[in-house]
Amino acid sequence: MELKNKKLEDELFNSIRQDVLLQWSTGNDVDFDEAVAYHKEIPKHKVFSDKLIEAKEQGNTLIQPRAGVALVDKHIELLNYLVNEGEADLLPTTIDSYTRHNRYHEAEEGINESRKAGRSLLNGFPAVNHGISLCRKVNESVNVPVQVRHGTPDARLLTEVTIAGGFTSYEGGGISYNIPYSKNIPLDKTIYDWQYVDRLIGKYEEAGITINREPFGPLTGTLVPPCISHSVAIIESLLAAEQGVKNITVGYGQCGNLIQDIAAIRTLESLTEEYLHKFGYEDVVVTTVLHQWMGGFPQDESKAFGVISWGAATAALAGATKVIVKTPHEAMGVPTKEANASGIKATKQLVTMLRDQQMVSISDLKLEKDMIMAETRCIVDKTLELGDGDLAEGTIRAFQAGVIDIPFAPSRQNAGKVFPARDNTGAVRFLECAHLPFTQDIKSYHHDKMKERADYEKRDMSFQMVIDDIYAIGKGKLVGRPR
Ligand SMILES: CC[C@H]1O[C@@H](n2cnc3c(N)ncnc32)[C@H](O)[C@@H]1O
Repeated sequence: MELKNKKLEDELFNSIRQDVLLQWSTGNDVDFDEAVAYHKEIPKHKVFSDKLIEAKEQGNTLIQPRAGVALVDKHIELLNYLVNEGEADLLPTTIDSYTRHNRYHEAEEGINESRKAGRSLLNGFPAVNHGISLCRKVNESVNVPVQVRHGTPDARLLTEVTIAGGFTSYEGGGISYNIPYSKNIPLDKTIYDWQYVDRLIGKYEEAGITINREPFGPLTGTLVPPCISHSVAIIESLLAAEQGVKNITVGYGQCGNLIQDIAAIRTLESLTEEYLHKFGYEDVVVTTVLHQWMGGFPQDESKAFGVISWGAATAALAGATKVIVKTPHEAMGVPTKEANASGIKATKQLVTMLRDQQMVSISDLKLEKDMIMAETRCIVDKTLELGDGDLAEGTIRAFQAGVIDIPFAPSRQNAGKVFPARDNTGAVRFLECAHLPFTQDIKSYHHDKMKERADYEKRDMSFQMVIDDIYAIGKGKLVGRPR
């Protein structure tokens, strides 16, 4: 496998495709030309990219939950409940864990066991096993666009089946679905496999069908500084654009400090566009998504609603195109449809109330944006430099050198030497920068912010702050104060 950030040639793509479609029986039903013709009949209001573009033009923040169950009819019932009762603007189909690891035999057993039990024994929708026609039944049975959400390092067959199955948006990427999700899958393998995914989406685009792509923004979802998640989002956007993707939603996991989160969303959009234009991808539409707090949640449902509402308010004030909603069952597991709908409705209330208030630019916001842009440029530009002009090679070397280092990632491909913690206002800073290629000014900025907190709390800067911050929101706080 030779990894280069170059559009896959048809001959190579087609030879890979023959193997991919044999991975499960439903792959045999994929017929690209037939699928293109099917997509051409999908009404505009059910096309994910169209709805995102309209929201961006109108300055609206669309609301989308996560949701997925084992059986088709139950999944359809769930999705319609989340629209009719929950008022969701966009729908997901969250894929189950077996499918995410290509374990289709176990997914098949899960379907059979769920039928016997009369309830979902899978933690998501096993789209590959259901196949194209049942995926189409899902999409034809709801009246808003539906996106495939998952965490699949090798998502090639899942893409083939679900896009042919009528889904019009697809989440994930070769970095964002590897490093936070797996123990030791080689990064060059997942970047290569996701080049296939993006090349397939590019082929649909060239046939006149726009499929929205969304790199997974939050990564480990725990105190990930904006510059780290931005760098991965920008790299995955560039890799996707090279394969012909034209509609990209870049994402960010809410950290909790309003100024930092608003600065993060706004710089994410501007930096992604800046790098796409820098490399000649002028016609890619960029939108943003804020994920409501992805870390530990309060068990108490009322407190959970507080966290959900803060995420809703942040998304609205940041002007995010979309917000991914949490539920009051987050601390327990897969939510009931009622709990899922209630999280959406609470979010809708905040987003609607705040529709006419965008956060005005104030000096703190400008400083935060400037810092995020400087930090992100340090990382992305060093990554490009390491690749001697090839971004894919540069990414591999950046992870090896700790130039990109995702906090708390399980993967051994990741250095794991960077430690974030909150400053005295709750903004996420670097307690330990390790090998991140920052200027001394940037390092001093973070050090001073952490020193400010240490002085206020009358304790030394230490890893204990990291631990306290990880549990803080679950305990009803933002900054993990010592008592
Ligand atoms: C990325 C992790 C997030 O996805 C959520 N999640 C995972 N599977 C499902 C599911 N099947 N239904 C609803 N939410 C889900 C989980 O609760 C967590 O908030």
